[in-house]
Amino acid sequence: TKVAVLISGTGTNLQALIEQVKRPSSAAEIAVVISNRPGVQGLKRASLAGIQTRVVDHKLYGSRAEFDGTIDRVLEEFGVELVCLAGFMRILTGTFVKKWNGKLLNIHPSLLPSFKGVNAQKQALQAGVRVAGCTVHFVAEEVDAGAIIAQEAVPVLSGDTEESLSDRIREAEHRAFPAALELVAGGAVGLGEDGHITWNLLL
Ligand SMILES: Nc1nc2ccc(CNc3ccc(C(=O)NCCCC(=O)O)cc3)cc2c(=O)[nH]1
Repeated sequence: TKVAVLISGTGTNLQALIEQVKRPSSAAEIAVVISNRPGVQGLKRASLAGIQTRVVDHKLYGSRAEFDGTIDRVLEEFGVELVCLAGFMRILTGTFVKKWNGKLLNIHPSLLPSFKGVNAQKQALQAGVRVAGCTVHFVAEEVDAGAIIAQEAVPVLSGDTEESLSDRIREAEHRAFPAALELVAGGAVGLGEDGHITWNLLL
């Protein structure tokens, strides 16, 4: 399965996906890495791994629709079948999400539906929860509300700061995202017509 990874920065989750698809058992290959910002470290990670990269700089587009349309053209150019958002920080339009419905995966640093939006780890600390974690979900038009594919929990430890908790959650992300990608790329998990997760238990 041909996969595109969309990034905006360092791409630590991209690195985890690069390592995963290298394994002989993987059902996926990364055809292209697309960044909405030039010169970010994630682009260097992709190049080092021999993966083609494209920059689609959102600042150069007059509208979200034109920006998303260019992303869509790059995905079609590379024959992409699945898209992973790995720290991609632009909200995607409904038109784009509808076209790629069931083929768009995102990793979020909380146990959704808790703590949606930005600074989820800080929200968890401020809420005083004792368990935090990450969620891989299909992207829906409503932000951080898509059907859940995989989650991994981590403990919140006494003395945790936003940084120490974020580091612990990030380690979980690097396990959960590759695992979720394999489930979807291998056809074990899909998005049903009703917007719920479907499992192909015969696999
Ligand atoms: N429609 C749809 N698109 C998304 C795009 C990215 C992400 C990744 N997680 C994200 C969640 C939130 C944001 C956010 O609020 N950023 C500040 C505003 C940036 C902007 O103006 O674009 C970005 C990415 C998730 C979604 C999603 O759940 N649904």
